[in-house]
Amino acid sequence: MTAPGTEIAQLALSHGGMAWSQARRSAELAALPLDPCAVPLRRARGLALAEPLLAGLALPGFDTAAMDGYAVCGPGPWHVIGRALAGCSPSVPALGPGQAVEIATGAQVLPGTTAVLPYERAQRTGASVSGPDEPGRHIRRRGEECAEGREVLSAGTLVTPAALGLAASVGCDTLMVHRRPGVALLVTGDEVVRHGIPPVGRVRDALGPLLPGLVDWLGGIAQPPTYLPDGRAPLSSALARSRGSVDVIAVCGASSRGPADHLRPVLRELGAEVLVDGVACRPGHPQLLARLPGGGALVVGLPGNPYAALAAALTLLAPVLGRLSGRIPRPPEHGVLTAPVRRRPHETRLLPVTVVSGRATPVGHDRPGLLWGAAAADALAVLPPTDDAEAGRVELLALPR
Ligand SMILES: Nc1nc2c(c(=O)[nH]1)N[C@H]1C(S)=C(S)[C@@H](COP(=O)(O)OP(=O)(O)OC[C@H]3O[C@@H](n4cnc5c(N)ncnc54)[C@H](O)[C@@H]3O)O[C@H]1N2
Ligand code: MOO
Repeated sequence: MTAPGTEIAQLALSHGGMAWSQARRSAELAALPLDPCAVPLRRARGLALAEPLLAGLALPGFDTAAMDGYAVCGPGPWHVIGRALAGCSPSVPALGPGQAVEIATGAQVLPGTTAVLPYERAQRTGASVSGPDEPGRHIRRRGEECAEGREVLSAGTLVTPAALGLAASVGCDTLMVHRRPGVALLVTGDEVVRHGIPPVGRVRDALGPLLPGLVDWLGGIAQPPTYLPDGRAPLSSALARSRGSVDVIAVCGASSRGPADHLRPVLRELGAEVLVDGVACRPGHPQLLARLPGGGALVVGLPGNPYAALAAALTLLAPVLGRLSGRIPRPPEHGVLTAPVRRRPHETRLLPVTVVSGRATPVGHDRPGLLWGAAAADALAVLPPTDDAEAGRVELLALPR
């Protein structure tokens, strides 16, 4: 595992911020997976396994019937001597040649059973049953699907509902997982209004509603947003307050170079190490990543413009939270743009697209202050810098549904 910071130092800064792909890599390297802890299955969904999941028992755990019908011994016809139901002791201990019991799917097959004959293929007359003789048919043998001790999921796998069911099937009550990184959300700006129609000169907060769900989807757990007026002192004390209680602090707004944009000066005052100072992408170029002193929390600076903030969160916050929460990074997804799109000569463009069968169609409405396009999109297409308008294959960043 690379120590945080070592490779970052080798990553070059380009004019107008770090290249987009380097910025993502830097964000990934800035974090290490949080310590493992054991949690009960009911609380493990959405967390990443900190160690491989091993089968605590063979599957199936005993020789069992795969169909409802008759457990038979040898060639027919057979004399029906009893019943075997799932979870119950059978009414006879074993089968001898020419004998059968009625059996339910999931019941343990008796010693001597050579096949299970489904009802649909059986002819029953009184206590006699006949049908095809198919040795081994419809018996699931102990361990044939999974041997005891076998690794069924690797470390880093996201615990999905199916993974929880699998864990229970192999006898687990708790899982070793990485805890979710805690994220403080600091929403800055005197102009930001939290309810209703804002008066002229003010703007309705879009990021307080957007970020908790995004953080959850990215593997973190967000604290309720804290709203801060513009000014160095409120931001500085909010960062100082949050640093001990969370792993990541996302600051919304104040990321640019204006008179009310205090994030960079405050981080300097606090002695933070700036790891990414602007990214060569549109929207979202003023974003930043820093580490508070003393191995403290990571700070992700998101632009105030809401679509720019979303694009920045997928650029820097996503890899940070993915790494802290111990998730295995997924290989990038790709799609083919349905029409040529104008690119930018020195900056990666992040464009909202709908994706159908791998075909990516721009949805428009993608100005930095507007979330309309992103809200209608399935993904953001990543368009690397070039002078031309191009169609073709592009990387896609999925958006949370
Ligand atoms: N001289 C320069 N000015 C700006 C540059 C630049 O490079 N040089 N970059 C522009 C870009 S690009 C962006 S993005 C913004 C980033 O600004 P800040 O992060 O400092 O954010 P603010 O100035 O506070 O706000 C920008 C914009 O977004 C609105 N806003 C802020 N917070 C929210 C919120 N929670 N919900 C909805 N809307 C919000 C705010 O009212 C502004 O309209 O800087 C450019 N300027
Ligand atoms: O790049 Mo800004 O982040 O476009 O709005």
